[in-house]
Amino acid sequence: MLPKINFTETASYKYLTDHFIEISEKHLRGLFREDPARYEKFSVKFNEILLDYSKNRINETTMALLIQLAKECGLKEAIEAMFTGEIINETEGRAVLHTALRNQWNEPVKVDGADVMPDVNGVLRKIEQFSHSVISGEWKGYTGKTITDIVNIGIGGSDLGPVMVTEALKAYKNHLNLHFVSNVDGTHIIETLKKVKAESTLFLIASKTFTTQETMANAHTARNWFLQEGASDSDVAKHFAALSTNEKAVAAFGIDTNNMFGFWDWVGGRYSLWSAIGTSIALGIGFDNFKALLAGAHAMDRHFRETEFEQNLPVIMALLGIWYNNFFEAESHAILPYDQYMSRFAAYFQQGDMESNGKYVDRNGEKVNYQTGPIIWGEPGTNGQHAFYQLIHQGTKLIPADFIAPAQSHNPVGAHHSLLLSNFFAQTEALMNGKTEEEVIAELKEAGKSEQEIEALAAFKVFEGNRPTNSILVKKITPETLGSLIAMYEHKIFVQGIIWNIFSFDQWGVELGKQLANKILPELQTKDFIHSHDSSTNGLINQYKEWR
Ligand SMILES: O=P(O)(O)OC[C@H]1O[C@H](O)[C@H](O)[C@@H](O)[C@@H]1O
Repeated sequence: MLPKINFTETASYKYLTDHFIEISEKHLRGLFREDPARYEKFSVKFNEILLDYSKNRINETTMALLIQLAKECGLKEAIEAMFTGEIINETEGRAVLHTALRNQWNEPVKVDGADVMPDVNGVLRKIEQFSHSVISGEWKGYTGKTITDIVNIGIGGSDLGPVMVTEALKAYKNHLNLHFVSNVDGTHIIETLKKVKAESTLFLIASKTFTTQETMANAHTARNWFLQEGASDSDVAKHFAALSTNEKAVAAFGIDTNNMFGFWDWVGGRYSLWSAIGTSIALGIGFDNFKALLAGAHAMDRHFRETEFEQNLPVIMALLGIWYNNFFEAESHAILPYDQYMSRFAAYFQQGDMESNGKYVDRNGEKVNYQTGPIIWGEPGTNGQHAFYQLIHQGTKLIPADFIAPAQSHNPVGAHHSLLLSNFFAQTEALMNGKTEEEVIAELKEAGKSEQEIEALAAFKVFEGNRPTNSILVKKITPETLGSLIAMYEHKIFVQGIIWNIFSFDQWGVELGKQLANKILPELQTKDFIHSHDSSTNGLINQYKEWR
């Protein structure tokens, strides 16, 4: 059982409330001036990942109090409860063990007294054999051709992880073309099918439950297309595999259960890329690289479980998030990778974070009286700079941001990487320091502007600064480093959920929309105008019926 403490009633929270008043009046520029050792104090290295959090609105007291808060909320015990397979997802009665999927040391992990590692390793071996066989060309399609294209059909956690990882590790890609179909909008599957040939395509139907409406609709359309292209029912086994926990539904769909890669109810959808859901990753970049991704995540798991909070990357990031969310009242958090391959990283953690911590009921079943999960968003730099950074620099909202960049590029062409990284360093410096009125006036004078022009322009050109950022500099985006980075964010989410006293591993909030869509679907299949809803929903449905 997890502790059920209201963190706003702890002693450290009260100290933090007073301390906040003191810190909120300080400028980062001043904090750096006062303490030249800030970087040494507020940066941590883990393998080839450096987290510099010195450009945050904190001092040593802030960190000490935040760590005290984590302790008062029972974080240490909660971490052990997760790693040792306790039923911490209480509303679904499940353990939370994505860490077992990458447990490369193989120490036993027990759920209800039984070690899950033999099953985990069994599925990994099956993925290894399958991916070798498809990549090497040993696996043949129904006309005897080798496989050239993989189409992963899944949504949410059965899509976003493999999409993000295969994009982030594109530099490791082999000859197989990967396609991902998620949206139930027919456009997604139709446009994908235009690019592939039935005889050389392998479909992976990725769904934990194997009941998700979007995925089932796309899977049926794919199978119908496959048969229309000239294949027969007996050929399906060579071209369809399932990644799921639901063997019965897989068999009912007509997929040979020999082609099923299983996982378990203790793997949350948004934490499942490490499981059989990662089969498309193993196919696209090879099993050894998939294994290296797991090893990187495992290394971060050990760091998270074993390191003092003061030096613990996920804990530090989580506590800083709480500082802005609950004291500075920041509503969102930006993730800004300076790496084109990481273009889906923020989208991935939109699900990871917002589906986990977007909750207003605490672990006691009471409505919370404080803010929980932030809005996560972001795009790769430098694109973001030319789009929304204006608001981060001069808007009225405080937007804490994580800047992520690799020191080494996979594509070191000309001066590109220096150009990219100069922006990475410049932006966090600019956000921190800003530009004072005196600096603006001096600049305008130097540019030869008149007193009048200076008077008219100066106010618009001032940057307040004092905008907090984390800089995450990694040596290179390798499978290991990416695995560690993803696990770092996963554990950050966990820590925040513990402190906010919410259940981070259920997602009841996605059910209502699904239920109503199921009710509306039959209403769309008749010609009659409907009156069963409110006037807005009726009006929209009836207009749709008129126009379709
Ligand atoms: O893998 P599936 O069972 O098809 O589920 C796919 C997705 O469905 C829902 O939207 C859940 O909220 C997600 O967490 C899940 O990843």
